[in-house]
Amino acid sequence: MSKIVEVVAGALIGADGRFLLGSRPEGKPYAGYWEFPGGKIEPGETPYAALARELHEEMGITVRHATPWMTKHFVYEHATVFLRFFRVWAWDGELHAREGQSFSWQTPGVLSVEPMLPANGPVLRALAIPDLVSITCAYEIGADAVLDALAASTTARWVIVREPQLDRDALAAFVEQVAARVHPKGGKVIVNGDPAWLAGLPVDGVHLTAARLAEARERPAFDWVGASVHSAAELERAAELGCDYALLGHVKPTPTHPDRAPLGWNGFASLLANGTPIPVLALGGLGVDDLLEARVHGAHGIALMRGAWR
Ligand SMILES: Nc1nc2c([nH]c(=O)n2[C@H]2C[C@H](O)[C@@H](COP(=O)(O)OP(=O)(O)OP(=O)(O)O)O2)c(=O)[nH]1
Ligand SMILES: [Mg+2]
Repeated sequence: MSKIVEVVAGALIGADGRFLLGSRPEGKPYAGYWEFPGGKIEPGETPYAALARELHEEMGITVRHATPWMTKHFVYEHATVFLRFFRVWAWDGELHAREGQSFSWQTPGVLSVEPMLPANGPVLRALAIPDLVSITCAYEIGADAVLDALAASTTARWVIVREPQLDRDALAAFVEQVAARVHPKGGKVIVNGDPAWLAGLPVDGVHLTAARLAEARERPAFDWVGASVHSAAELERAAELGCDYALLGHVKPTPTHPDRAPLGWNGFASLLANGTPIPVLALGGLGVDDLLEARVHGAHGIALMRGAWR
């Protein structure tokens, strides 16, 4: 087996939510392809230090806040690489193309430049997933509380419908009502349920419970597929199946799982210690205020259940 080249790369996230790509300079493999600025980790360097050094060398900026995000193992003709992607939230200095590269700010979900380095597909897809996702709990607070909150909301929300108490017809009716409030604002509706029940409904995706994930032989045919995971092995399975994201929890105590001990942030981060090829959202007993802490521990974002409707 050839040596694995360890690489770091950073997605700068602008205040407007756009992210930065750079073009690869002449003389390097895949010259002219678009990439996230970054490069090889030097011996003895931590990934974070390598990121800060590369972004300073290539673009003249000083990284102030960056958080670990996703990883990707990829075999190129020129090298086998292990990529660690970060999101860079704050930096000092203006962008300078110190290697003669071009820069382009891009809107998540609508790429306007090409070609992209082939390893980067999952990262581009992840950028389209918001860092706050809402999970319904009409069974606890009532359908009206959920539907009224969605009607009042002005943002494009991603909503996971999770109503295990509903039979097929009642679930279908509730999904229609959720979609009528979410879709006009550009949000997405993902249903935690039997994929076979969702045919013909206005849904953007399906969310698999850990049990359905274990049984699934192939990726269900929806635009977006997610899964709930509780271990590194389940996370690996979700990635293998081709899931777009995973929810990992529960991080803090939650009435949903009174019987099981929470992971805590350190437990959460330790399950991501070997990296994750799909974005992971933290779940369980969390509120909006937990987002920064979640990112520092490797989360793409957080999934809110009760916290989404307060
Ligand atoms: N920087 C970066 N590299 C990526 C991305 N995606 C991807 O597959 N790669 C691969 C391409 C290369 O094989 C490797 C990065 O190596 P590089 O040649 O850019 O490394 P470097 O900046 O340290 O350059 P050099 O000093 O060795 O010339 O990782 C990405 O988004 N950003
Ligand atoms: Mg580079």
